[in-house]
Amino acid sequence: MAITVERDPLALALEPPTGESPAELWAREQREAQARSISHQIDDQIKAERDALRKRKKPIKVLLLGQSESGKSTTVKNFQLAYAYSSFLEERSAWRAVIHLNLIRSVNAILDLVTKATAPPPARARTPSAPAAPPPGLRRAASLQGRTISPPVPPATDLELDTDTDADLDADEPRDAEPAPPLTDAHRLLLLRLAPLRRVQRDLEQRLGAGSTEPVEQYSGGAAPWVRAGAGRRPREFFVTSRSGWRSALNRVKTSAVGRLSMGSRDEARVETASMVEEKRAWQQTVGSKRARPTSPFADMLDEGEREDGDEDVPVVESAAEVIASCAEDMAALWADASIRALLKHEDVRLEEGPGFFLNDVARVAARGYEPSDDDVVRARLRTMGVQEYRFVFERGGEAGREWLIYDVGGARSSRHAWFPYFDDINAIIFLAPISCFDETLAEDTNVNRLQDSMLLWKAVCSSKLLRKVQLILFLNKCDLLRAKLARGVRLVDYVSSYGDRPNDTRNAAKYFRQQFKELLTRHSPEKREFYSFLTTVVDTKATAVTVAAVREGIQRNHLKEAEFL
Ligand SMILES: Nc1nc2c(ncn2[C@@H]2O[C@H](COP(=O)(O)OP(=O)(O)OP(=O)(O)O)[C@@H](O)[C@H]2O)c(=O)[nH]1
Ligand SMILES: [Mg+2]
Repeated sequence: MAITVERDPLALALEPPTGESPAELWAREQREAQARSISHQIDDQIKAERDALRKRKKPIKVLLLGQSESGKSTTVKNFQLAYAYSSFLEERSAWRAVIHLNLIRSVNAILDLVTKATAPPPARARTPSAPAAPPPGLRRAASLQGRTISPPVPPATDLELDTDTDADLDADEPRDAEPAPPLTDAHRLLLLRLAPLRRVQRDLEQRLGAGSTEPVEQYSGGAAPWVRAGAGRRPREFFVTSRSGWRSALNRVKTSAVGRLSMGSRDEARVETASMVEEKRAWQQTVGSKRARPTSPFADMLDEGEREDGDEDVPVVESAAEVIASCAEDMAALWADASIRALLKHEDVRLEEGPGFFLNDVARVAARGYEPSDDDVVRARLRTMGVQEYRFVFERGGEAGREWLIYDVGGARSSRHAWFPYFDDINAIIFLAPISCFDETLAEDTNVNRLQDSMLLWKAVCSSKLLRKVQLILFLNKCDLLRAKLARGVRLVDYVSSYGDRPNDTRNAAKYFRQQFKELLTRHSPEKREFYSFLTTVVDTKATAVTVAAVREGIQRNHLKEAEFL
């Protein structure tokens, strides 16, 4: 019996009809080609939607950049206040030690001046000033770790920033010719009574780690170490300025190999040009490609496992608080004393314009049982070491559930090498430029004008090919200090000659700075991009809440737009 093999029904169905005329064949092929094209279109659309969804679900990553003391960490605190208040509250008490340290550093800075002023003339000639206790408010020259009181401030030149060279030093400004105010035995007595605060300062600095002191060493690297010109120099991997930060700093070095810089990982749609690759290669040759592990601002303080003397740490903070409380009245007397104020004026020291100034609140801050307020925490100064990551999940609004990662970096020149690996995968940069600092120099390089450093840094960020798609948002910060400075007669034109004969007021100065930063962005961005800028005083939490909300919305909108575009 013959076996019949049934034919595949699918093949049968797809078989061209028998007896098809050439015209029918042509029409059928047309139909099939059209169907295939529609099918591909649908596939592409599904893929695009999937990509867009993935992109929408990806956390939004924001990098805060700017020189040291520009207000980056203070901006993060504003984000926390607005969107993560419970985590802000969790940390609030821990800031007490930082605030105490900020307070007594101001006091010790005054004591240094009094010691100098009351020393017998021959000793004064040798100026054996106390080694520690850098007065954080000697503002004519940024933060004053280990610096002379009135160093010459290089001008910001004409803000002609085509080269990364340091400005020439001006001749020192003439010091107030008036004699120093007389100090009496009562002041010497205050010196004696407040002497225990020196020890407390050392203990707290040791306890809080490297971030609690400002850089003492001079650093001669450029403004933006990732730029090719700087690639030949080898920046230090980590810098430790405190006496006790070694162990935790070494541990951080050990654990820093997290998150490799991967080419093209930001998103597939982005093409890496030769110069971008070169930008990365220059960087990798210089410092390697590793991201430092993001840490908490209290990494030194809270990481008990890393410390040999962990058990003693709480008593150190508590006994410091006790000594501070017992010195409260004398500190208040010192700060209220007319001769002391006159001495500060004579020495051109403005503690109140410096970071972490709490002397006006001494009675409250030094009292037993003191608990920091939100504002205290915002004004407290703790230098950022390495890179700190903050996670926010927004609960309200159309973007509820969206995760944000905000990276806060250390801004000193010696820390900037840690920034670059974060350039690879971010949506926006908030760049902080303190515009009150046109007459100050960097703590880490007293030959460099702070305004000029900010502009060089901004220019480098704007020029980066890797960052060409990243949304840049500029905060022209410390407007309150700019206002105070101009109001007391400091003339902007003396430091920025291109300011010319414009009125020496905040409105015109801010407008001028905005224009200069905008020009740098327009001139140096690899692609056309919008200029977003805000005039800010980030210690003013009420005003900053409005700015932060606008920034959040802007970044979100941009992110969604990009997702749609995909
Ligand atoms: N008066 C005033 N002080 C400000 C302003 N912004 C920041 N500060 C203070 O300046 C100090 C430095 O601010 P931070 O936020 O720590 O600066 P940073 O940019 O994080 O500095 P690094 O961590 O060293 O890179 C803090 O004591 C702040 O309270 C401002 O707009 N006005
Ligand atoms: Mg910081």
